[in-house]
Amino acid sequence: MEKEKVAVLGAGVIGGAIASAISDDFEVIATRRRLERLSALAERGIKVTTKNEEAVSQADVVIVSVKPYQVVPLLKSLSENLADKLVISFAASINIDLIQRVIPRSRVVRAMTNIAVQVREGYTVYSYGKNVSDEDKSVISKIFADMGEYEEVDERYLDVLTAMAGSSPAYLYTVVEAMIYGALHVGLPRDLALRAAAWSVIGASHLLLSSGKHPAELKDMVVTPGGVTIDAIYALEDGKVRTAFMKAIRDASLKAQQLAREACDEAERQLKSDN
Ligand SMILES: NC(=O)C1=CN([C@@H]2O[C@H](COP(=O)(O)OP(=O)(O)OC[C@H]3O[C@@H](n4cnc5c(N)ncnc54)[C@H](OP(=O)(O)O)[C@@H]3O)[C@@H](O)[C@H]2O)C=CC1
Ligand SMILES: O=C(O)[C@@H]1CCC=N1
Repeated sequence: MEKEKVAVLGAGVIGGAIASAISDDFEVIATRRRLERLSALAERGIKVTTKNEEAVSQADVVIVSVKPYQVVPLLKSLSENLADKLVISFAASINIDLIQRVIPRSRVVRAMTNIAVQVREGYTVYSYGKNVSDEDKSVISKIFADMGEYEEVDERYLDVLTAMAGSSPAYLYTVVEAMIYGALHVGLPRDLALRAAAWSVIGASHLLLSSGKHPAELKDMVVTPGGVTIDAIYALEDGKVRTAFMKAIRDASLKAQQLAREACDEAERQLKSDN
């Protein structure tokens, strides 16, 4: 059977990871302005070009993974080429309504994922715009399955989920980095410290998902009275680590919402100046 064709416009960090993740199951054509930075994808057998029109004209599905402020100008410049295509945007804060206003003849999906797509273990959340067909939905599921775990959500949660799912790897790397430095402080070799922290994150995550237990209950199971763990928990509480994380998620969510408002205002200005 012939493979569906997917164009990835803006194959940078996340677009490049998506292009690679889906390249066994789909015929992918990836774009960015600096062609030389597409060589790793080309070596994987992915078609590469700087010409967005050319990529779109060959594609059944178009993935948009440019920076949020670049989405509206890019879609506007391609609106004719994108008519009747399925368009999946991974840009933070750019809502379906805005995209649909710029490309009214396209079917639109808004999604958020994370960097773990690079190892096909991302977590992708998404919402459908109007007119997305059952046939589209099955292609979309196939794309997202290649990238890792995925689930459909109400669009009103996508900004908060950007802070929770899209950005989370950065918070976890901060925690892991700090743990490694703690271990270095008491003399553990670097590589052993890294493996201990990383495998603990993976194991703890699998247990959390498979046990169905609340994280507080699992934490309690680790804390031996008068043992080792309680000294670490005491130090973390003294450092207000839970307050810091709660503030981090709240602030990142508010930022995603603020960027969404600014994108809408800017698009409004542009659309008015066009008329
Ligand atoms: N980084 C992450 O972990 C995640 C990012 N996102 C979202 O993904 C999007 C991209 O982020 P990220 O990958 O980090 O950023 P990058 O800067 O790595 O990627 C953006 C890419 O867009 C390309 N680009 C810019 N303008 C054009 C154009 N006109 N035509 C074709 N390509 C173009 C740039 O390449 P060049 O300069 O060569 O043109 C660049 O490769 C953002 O909207 C972000 O919100 C979503 C989930 C996670
Ligand atoms: O920092 C950002 O805005 C993007 C969205 C999620 C991850 N990176």
